[in-house]
Amino acid sequence: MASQIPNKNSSRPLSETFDDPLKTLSLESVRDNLVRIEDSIVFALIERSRFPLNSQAYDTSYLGNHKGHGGRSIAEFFVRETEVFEAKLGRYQNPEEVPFFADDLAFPIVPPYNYPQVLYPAAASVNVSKDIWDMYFKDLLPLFTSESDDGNYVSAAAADLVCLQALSRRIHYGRYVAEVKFRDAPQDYTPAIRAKDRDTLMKLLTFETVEEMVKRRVEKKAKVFGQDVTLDDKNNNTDPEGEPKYKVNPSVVAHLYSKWVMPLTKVVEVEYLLRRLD
Ligand SMILES: O=C(O)C(=O)C[C@]1(C(=O)O)C=C[C@@H](O)C=C1
Repeated sequence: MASQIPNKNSSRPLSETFDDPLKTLSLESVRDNLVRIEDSIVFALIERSRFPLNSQAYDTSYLGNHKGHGGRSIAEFFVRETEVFEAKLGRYQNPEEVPFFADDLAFPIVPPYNYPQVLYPAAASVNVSKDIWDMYFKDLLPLFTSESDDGNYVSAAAADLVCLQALSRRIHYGRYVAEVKFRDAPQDYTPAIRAKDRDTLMKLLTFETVEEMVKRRVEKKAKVFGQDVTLDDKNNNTDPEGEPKYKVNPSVVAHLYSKWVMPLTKVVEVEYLLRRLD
């Protein structure tokens, strides 16, 4: 097999790099990965926007109270069953993947893959899945879907799962960002970790100019990826002002990032750092 050449500009996820992860891990490489996951998030939102809200998919009484799924919505049932199945095939062997329902997971039937162990073990379990779940269904979904019903509940739930997995991957990647920041400047972080000083940790790891850039970039991605593409320039799908119509409102994507994605990533970073010296 050809040897892998370290490439600091690579945007491959860390778990797919075969180089010594401790050597190739840098703030630049983890940020590259965050940029790549933006594409997945924007495309996932666009796919989900093909369907209206379909609120029956989230109604916990819709499935009735049959054995095994009483009290669960179609969406929750779909996510739980998919996670069980994907766990069997090894998805959660990858430390970058965090399930929403860890209690129910089946043991993998596949041989273990030797994923690089980058995270500090005592901190690796930081998990904000419940916050992501609540934010997605209560706050985000109504912002980019129309409030109607076309009966495509399973298709909508399948699209929800793709959104949730991309958001979870992005937000929990904060553990890797925090690990890099700690390794780059342990002298800065250690006193605040020992003092359990969340506010100072939050200040240390925050880069407002980077956040502003991220917000502008995801808004632009929503514009670029979310336009109808036609060969006839005169026949573009535009609103009365001549502005292109986007599949997902770009300002909703910017809002998603500034209100939820980046704040939750920072919570993950702080919680990770607090356990980093355990
Ligand atoms: O790039 C970083 O340094 C991060 O910690 C990631 C991130 C983000 O979520 O995009 C979070 C905090 C920083 O203020 C800037 C950006």
